[in-house]
Amino acid sequence: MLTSRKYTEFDLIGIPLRVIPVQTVAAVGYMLVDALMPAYQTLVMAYFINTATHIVNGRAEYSLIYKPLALIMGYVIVTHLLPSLMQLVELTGRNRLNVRLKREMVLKRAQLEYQHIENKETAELIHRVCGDPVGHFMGGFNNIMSGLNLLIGTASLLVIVMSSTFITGIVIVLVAVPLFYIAMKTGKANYVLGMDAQRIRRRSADLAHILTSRENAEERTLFGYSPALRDRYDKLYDQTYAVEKKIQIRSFIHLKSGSIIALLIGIIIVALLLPALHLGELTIGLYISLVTAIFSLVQRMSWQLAETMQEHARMKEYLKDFSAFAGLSEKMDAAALPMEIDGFVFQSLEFRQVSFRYPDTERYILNQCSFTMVSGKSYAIVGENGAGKSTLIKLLTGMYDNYEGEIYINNRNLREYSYPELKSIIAVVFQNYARYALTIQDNVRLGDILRLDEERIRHSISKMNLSGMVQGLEYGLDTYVGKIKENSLDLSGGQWQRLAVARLLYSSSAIHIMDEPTAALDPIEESRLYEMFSSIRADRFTIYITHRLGAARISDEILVVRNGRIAEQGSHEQLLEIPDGIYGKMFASQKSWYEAESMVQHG
Ligand SMILES: Nc1ncnc2c1ncn2[C@@H]1O[C@H](COP(=O)(O)OP(=O)(O)OP(=O)(O)O)[C@@H](O)[C@H]1O
Repeated sequence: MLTSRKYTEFDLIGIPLRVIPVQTVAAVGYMLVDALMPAYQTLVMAYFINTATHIVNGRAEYSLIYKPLALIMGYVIVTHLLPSLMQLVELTGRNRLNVRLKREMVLKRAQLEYQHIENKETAELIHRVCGDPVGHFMGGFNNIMSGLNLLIGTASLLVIVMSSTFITGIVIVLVAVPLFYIAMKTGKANYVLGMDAQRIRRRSADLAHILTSRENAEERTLFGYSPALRDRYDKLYDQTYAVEKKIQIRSFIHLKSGSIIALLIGIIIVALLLPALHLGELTIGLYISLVTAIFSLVQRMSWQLAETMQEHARMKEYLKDFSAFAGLSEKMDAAALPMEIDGFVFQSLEFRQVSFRYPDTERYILNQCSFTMVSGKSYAIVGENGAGKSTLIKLLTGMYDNYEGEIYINNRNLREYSYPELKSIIAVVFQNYARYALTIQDNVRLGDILRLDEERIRHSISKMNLSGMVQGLEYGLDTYVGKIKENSLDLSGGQWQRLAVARLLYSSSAIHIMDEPTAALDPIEESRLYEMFSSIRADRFTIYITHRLGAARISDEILVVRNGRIAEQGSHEQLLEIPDGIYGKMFASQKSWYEAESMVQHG
């Protein structure tokens, strides 16, 4: 259903028709019946009034009133029963459409190229489009239906007027055209203002989140920033209020002026129809019911047209966004499971003259970057903030492939590896590793989704020194972690990090990468982690990205990233020997920091 193409208003009907055909046909049928109701009511009322007049004048039998009465009853039943019935039908349809649209959109999101997730504009686009797709599609569909309803309702009344007095029909059309134009303009203008209000509202919602969320509670108390932010929040709130007030005043003026125009049109029509009544072209019954129907129709037009046009403008914007979302480039097999590869043994990894800049940016983050890593050794990549360390990993894991130069794993070009292959070869704990609000077991298990091995899960947990914590829990490994569930366990930063590393241990990938794996760990836990990784070095190739040079020190080789390339490479001792070397300086500054710290501690 979700293909890369331009989506138009036709899709607002086409997509529901395909996904929920019964409900869609029922809604169209109901719209037609409802649209013809004013004309039906007019004719039936005319019939009733004329019959009643004849009876009163003694020109007809009493029994003749039953037929028009029955027809009026029919009208009342239909107009009262059908809407409630349709609400039920819409509800079932909405649920099915929701499930289908969400499923398609989740799939699309999973297949997107990684750059769209990181890019601010596309990330916002995704957020806008995926927020409430069914609300937009159903809203758009209903809006088309109510527009058509108004159009058919008006046309059918005009047919009745014109069949008696043609000229009056023409005059009504002429008067309705400018009214339609004004409504269209007001609708669009309101939409633009509404967008402004929405932008401001989003900013104030972000601030409200900072001011109220659980995760910011500690810093909020410590830094005491609430009053300052509250001022900003209040200002934004005032701005939103001002824009919304403007919209309301505008709508009010429009509504009132629309009602006055409607009243004038009504009076004109009454006047225009009088000669026809006088000449006998119109019966008194038809005259009265026509005037009533036209009054209510013009009245309805005066507010509904503007609303319909406003919704239409909103829908067009959404469809533009939706088309852009559907057209976002996908990565082949992005959503595929890791491939089962038997017997892959890591031998070497090589970056050869790799240059890279992020899409739509000018600056090269990696610039002719070359290095080689071989099995049997452990490596640390160090460098200042923003040097490009994490970027190296993004290229290696296939998240970006628009780089220049070549990358080889086991002397095979990275571009020849399929994405599922790479997923199975490389496992990463990212700097901003995920904190899954799932059970402890599931948090670990996600590291190797192809296999469920409880014994290995327990082993990984114990390697990360989490067994003690698990044993003390009522539900053990099945305990939920995070803040979402009422009885779930809220972990500390270090415990979360250890859980993320346990996930990595559980994975059976041959290459393990840890981006700042110890940032949240205490020194004892940190050195224990490195010891543990040294002991499993034989069957796993491990790369650490770290700022803690104490940790880099225990790696066999250290690569120092600067200006987009490897500025120094060698063992800790070799790098310290480089006169005026970058690593040497970094280590010296950290060493003195450690020394200062230990002096303070020892008094
Ligand atoms: N998606 C992106 N789009 C544009 N620029 C980006 C993107 N991601 C990162 N950058 C930029 O690339 C540069 C390198 O970032 P990277 O995360 O690789 O650095 P790092 O060495 O890992 O830094 P740190 O030690 O702070 O984690 C930074 O200047 C960053 O602003």
